[in-house]
Amino acid sequence: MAKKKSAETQDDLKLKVAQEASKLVKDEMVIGLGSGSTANMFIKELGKRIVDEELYIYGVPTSFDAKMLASQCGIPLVSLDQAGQIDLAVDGADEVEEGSLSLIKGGGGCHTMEKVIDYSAKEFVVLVDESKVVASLGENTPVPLEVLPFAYSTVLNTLLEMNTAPSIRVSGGKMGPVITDNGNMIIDVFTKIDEADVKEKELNNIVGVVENGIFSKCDKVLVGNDSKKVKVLKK
Ligand SMILES: O=C(CO)[C@H](O)[C@H](O)COP(=O)(O)O
Repeated sequence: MAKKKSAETQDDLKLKVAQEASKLVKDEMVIGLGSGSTANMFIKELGKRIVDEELYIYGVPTSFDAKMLASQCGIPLVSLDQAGQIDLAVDGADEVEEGSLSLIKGGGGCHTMEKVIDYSAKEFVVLVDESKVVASLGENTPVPLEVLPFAYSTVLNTLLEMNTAPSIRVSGGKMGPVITDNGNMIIDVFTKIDEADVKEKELNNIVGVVENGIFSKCDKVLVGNDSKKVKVLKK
């Protein structure tokens, strides 16, 4: 009797897409380095390629954590203003809508820097395991808003007027709110998302919101699942 194939863990699937994404990197490229556990695996794979193949590339990190890891992995870094054109940005996501390829990001509170870097890249590629792919965005995952601390109460009031139930993100360990790499707070909000680009603009229109975690555009999503080949979603 054929042996039943053992299911791959979520980390196996993340590693599979990270390895596949690292093959997209060519010599002399400037790469946007995403944040989160999946993007971390990509950064490590890229570090190995730099050593093995003597690749000459620069990374532009999307968070303090990405910067620290990339440095440890030997990836030369450059700031966004010095980078010029970013050739390829590779990042994770919390949810991907299968049809539109719109995303929710910001589980790690880094979505503002991620969006600036990911949107400015010539190509923006997203890495997820199959559990993140959904039919309809935002039903199970709240949208994070990065908010100026000074304005948190007015933003909360506006969100309540929009009939949502916002919550200030707190950290597990320390008392008080999570503070982003930019010194701001995060408010998470469940909200109905009919058209991602419309909702993305609507949430950014709230005075005091720096950026929200809806990404209405990306070029390609690599999905890790149990099959040998990584699934590629393109519009
Ligand atoms: O947007 C992000 C951080 O702000 C991450 O990319 C997102 O939360 C996915 O993380 P992970 O790969 O750990 O599941």
